[in-house]
Amino acid sequence: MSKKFDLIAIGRAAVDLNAVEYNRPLEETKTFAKFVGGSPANIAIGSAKLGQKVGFIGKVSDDQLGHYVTQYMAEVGIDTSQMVKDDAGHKIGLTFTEIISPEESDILMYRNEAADLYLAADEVSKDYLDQAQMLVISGTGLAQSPSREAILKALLLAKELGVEVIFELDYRPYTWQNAEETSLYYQLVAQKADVIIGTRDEFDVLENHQGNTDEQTIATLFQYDANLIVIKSGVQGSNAYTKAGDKYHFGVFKTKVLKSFGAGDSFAAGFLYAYSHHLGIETALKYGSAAASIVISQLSSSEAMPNLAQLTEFIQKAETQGVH
Ligand SMILES: Nc1ncnc2c1ncn2[C@@H]1O[C@H](COP(=O)(O)OP(=O)(O)O)[C@@H](O)[C@H]1O
Ligand SMILES: O=C(O)C[C@@H](O)[C@H](O)C(=O)COP(=O)(O)O
Repeated sequence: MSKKFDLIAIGRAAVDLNAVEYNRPLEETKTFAKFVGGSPANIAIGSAKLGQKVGFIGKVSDDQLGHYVTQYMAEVGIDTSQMVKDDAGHKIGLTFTEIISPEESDILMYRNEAADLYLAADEVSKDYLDQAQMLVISGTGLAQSPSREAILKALLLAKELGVEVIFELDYRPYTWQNAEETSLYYQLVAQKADVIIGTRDEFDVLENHQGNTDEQTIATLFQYDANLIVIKSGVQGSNAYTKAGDKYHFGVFKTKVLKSFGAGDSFAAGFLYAYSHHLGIETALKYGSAAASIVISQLSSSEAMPNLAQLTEFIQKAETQGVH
């Protein structure tokens, strides 16, 4: 029976302030454009734009920026009924971006006491999660309590309810205390997740070890609940591994890169669209790569997310021209 939501994402919804002036360091950037940001919010927005039915569980500031984020997410079709306003004055997270060159872009996050980290376990509803096909957990929400407990509660409820758990590693160093703690919580969730998506570097963080091959990583993680593991390697593309032993690879769609951030979130949205519509793993990697290619050629990570027609047209055109 089809559920109300194809996916519910949990974690941070925040604000990106993206440098409008390119090819210069942040010190010399004067003008910024405001967009909704936060990895799980970006994935939710990308998914909604592709036509998925999406819900979001999170906490935002009770001020103009919090209202802006909630309103934007509602406008793209996301159910925002479980986006709680922080009543203790915590402010929404901010991310400034710096575009030094297409090869070199960076982000600077302001996340001290960010509202999303104050989502509490009693703000996660079992009835709400029961309406989802998939739960998308982003790793950064595990960095601090009470958001950590809220996400662990959502994870346990999803397991109990038979909701498929997607773990997007989304590692951001800023709010974590040390490597041991990060690895511990990442492993805890990875052992229960059905699908794990991350970059090679993020899997190194999960393992608290550098230098493992993908084969070593999947051999360990497939001992637990995961059926599918996706390991992304930037311009080298992405690999997907199944518990049954299949391996899939997809390269990238070459594009005029404006900035590199936004690639991961758009990849996740494209991948999950194809995955949840049973289009096959190879197509899921292709949709992820195409969405990433579209987003990294534009300024934002959220507004730039393609709709389904744009995504499929992009793929068709790229395949006709042989640019991947
Ligand atoms: N320079 C690029 N050109 C085209 N596609 C890219 C490029 N960099 C990344 N991608 C696509 O985005 C995906 C995610 O990028 P990656 O950098 O690995 O993740 P993250 O943004 O999470 O660090 C890649 O698997 C690839 O499909
Ligand atoms: O996740 C954040 O809080 C910042 C994002 O909104 C920002 O756009 C970004 O860094 C996205 O990068 P990605 O995870 O590589 O897609």
